[in-house]
Amino acid sequence: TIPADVTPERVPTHIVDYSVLCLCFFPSRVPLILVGNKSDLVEHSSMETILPIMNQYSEIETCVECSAKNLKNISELFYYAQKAVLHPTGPLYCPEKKAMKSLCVKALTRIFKVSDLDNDGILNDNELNFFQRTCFNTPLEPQALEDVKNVVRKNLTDGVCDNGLSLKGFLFLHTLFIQRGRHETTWTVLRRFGYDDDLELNQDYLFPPLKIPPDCTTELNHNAYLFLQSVFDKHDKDRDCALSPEELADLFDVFPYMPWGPDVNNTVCTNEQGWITYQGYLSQWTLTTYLDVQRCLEYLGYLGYSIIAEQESHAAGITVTRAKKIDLQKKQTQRSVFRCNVFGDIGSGKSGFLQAFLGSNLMVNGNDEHKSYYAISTTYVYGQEKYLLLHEVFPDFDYLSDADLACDIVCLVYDVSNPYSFEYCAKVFKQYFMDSKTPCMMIAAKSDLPEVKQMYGCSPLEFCRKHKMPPPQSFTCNTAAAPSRDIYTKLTTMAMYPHVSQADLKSSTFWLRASVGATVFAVLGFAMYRVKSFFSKH
Ligand SMILES: Nc1nc2c(ncn2[C@@H]2O[C@H](COP(=O)(O)OP(=O)(O)OP(=O)(O)O)[C@@H](O)[C@H]2O)c(=O)[nH]1
Ligand SMILES: [Ca+2]
Ligand SMILES: [Ca+2]
Ligand SMILES: [Mg+2]
Ligand SMILES: [Mg+2]
Repeated sequence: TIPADVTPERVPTHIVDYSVLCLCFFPSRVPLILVGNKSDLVEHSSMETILPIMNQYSEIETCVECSAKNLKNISELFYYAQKAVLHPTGPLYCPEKKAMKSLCVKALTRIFKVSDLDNDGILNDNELNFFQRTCFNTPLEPQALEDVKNVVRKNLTDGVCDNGLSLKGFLFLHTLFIQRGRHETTWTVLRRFGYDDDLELNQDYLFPPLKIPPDCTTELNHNAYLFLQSVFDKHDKDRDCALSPEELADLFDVFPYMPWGPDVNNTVCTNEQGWITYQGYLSQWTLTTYLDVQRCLEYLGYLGYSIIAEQESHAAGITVTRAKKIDLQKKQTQRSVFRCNVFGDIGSGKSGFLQAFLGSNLMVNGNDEHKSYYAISTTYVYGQEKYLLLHEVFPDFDYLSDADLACDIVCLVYDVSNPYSFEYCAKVFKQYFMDSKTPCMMIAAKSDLPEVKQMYGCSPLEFCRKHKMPPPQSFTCNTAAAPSRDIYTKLTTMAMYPHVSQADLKSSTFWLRASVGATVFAVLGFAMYRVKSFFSKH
């Protein structure tokens, strides 16, 4: 055994002598080294006869002639053996074609795109330095940087552009590394960016462990939002604060598949062209993080979050909120995403209610085939930005899942023009929410239409009063402009302060207490004004 500490790669190597060796020639990925022994006995090298054999069998990593008698090439032989295992050329390079294999090109192209922080198609000195530091833990000396560029310049016409490395130049450099036997350089880069020996992104990289106790939700933290912002900025090339289909495709070019379908355009805010806005983009990330945090981690992995933001893992971008039970006990919450499940009979106006939150009125949202059962956007509660996630629940009682029932606030929607629509709301409330702590809000939808008497034991207003709910809120999305947003702010407020009763919500002391934060700012503003005027007077 060669002990680890005497080898350059720091791996122990066991050498075994066999009496017989069965070499099975089934396609295998075990690298081979062809060793010519007793080189002390011949005067001429046999390399010329060996090389064609080596070219014929790509499993043969290298050939070496050695002599046990005079120790020629013995330590080299074992060094090559270690290298062949740790940094195989097989997955990277095709010796027949003298070119990198397509999976390797694909991986390096993704790495280039992730490292091209301003997305101009060129790695400038800053980006190259960051790349070097990330992969090799050392900065690149200015001279070394110039040397690298010169090598590329000499060999390729468009490898260096604007004094930076183009994708072509970057790929050329790696081909050169491999051809010169320095493929460990390329492997170091690939592994740093999460690739395994098959050049697939490794599961440990994409799915770092993250524990989510029951009753807790998942949100993105400030750092992750900053990163996602920078990703948006670098792809919003025309700076219109929205992602055109081309810009969006370019953003997701580092993904193995397109993660967002056309339904996303009906889940978050879009501009007049129907393109996802900056706000909408962050909302969709917030939604994914909330509903499916594993998926969110995977996506962050494709974008290279932990590498670019210099975090231990993508899990560092996630906040696991404290259990809601504790929020309720302490009567306050640090969460910034609240879930509102929307119930209502068939055709009562639920989808219209969701779309209105995104600013679409009936005219706009009436004719879209890519329906979404979610809508997410921001609201402001006492000056704090919060996300409200609306979920339209399929109106079939038999299909209600735990997720349909677990939320921060419930909306019960009935159609004021349909006398049979309220009964459904009353039934859902009595069956699922009457004894729960979840606050409920009754929505009297389609308020633009003539109201008819509901066929139910009592009127909606009486029902609400009896069950200590706020009175039914009139709502319509049949408006000329964007529908009113008041209701969504109300819902978020109720979700944030579930312990506050209806009477409290109306009382002035509650609003005073709740707006303490805003008061502090007002006082600070006053103090600053005083200081300013003090200086201006003297
Ligand atoms: N006049 C008027 N019509 C509305 C309003 N909201 C929705 N509608 C119409 O009512 C019908 C049903 O609306 P949706 O929002 O699809 O109702 P829904 O509850 O989502 O229906 P399902 O998903 O099928 O259960 C559609 O034809 C809408 O155009 C509104 O505020 N005013
Ligand atoms: Ca760049
Ligand atoms: Ca744009
Ligand atoms: Mg022997
Ligand atoms: Mg619907």
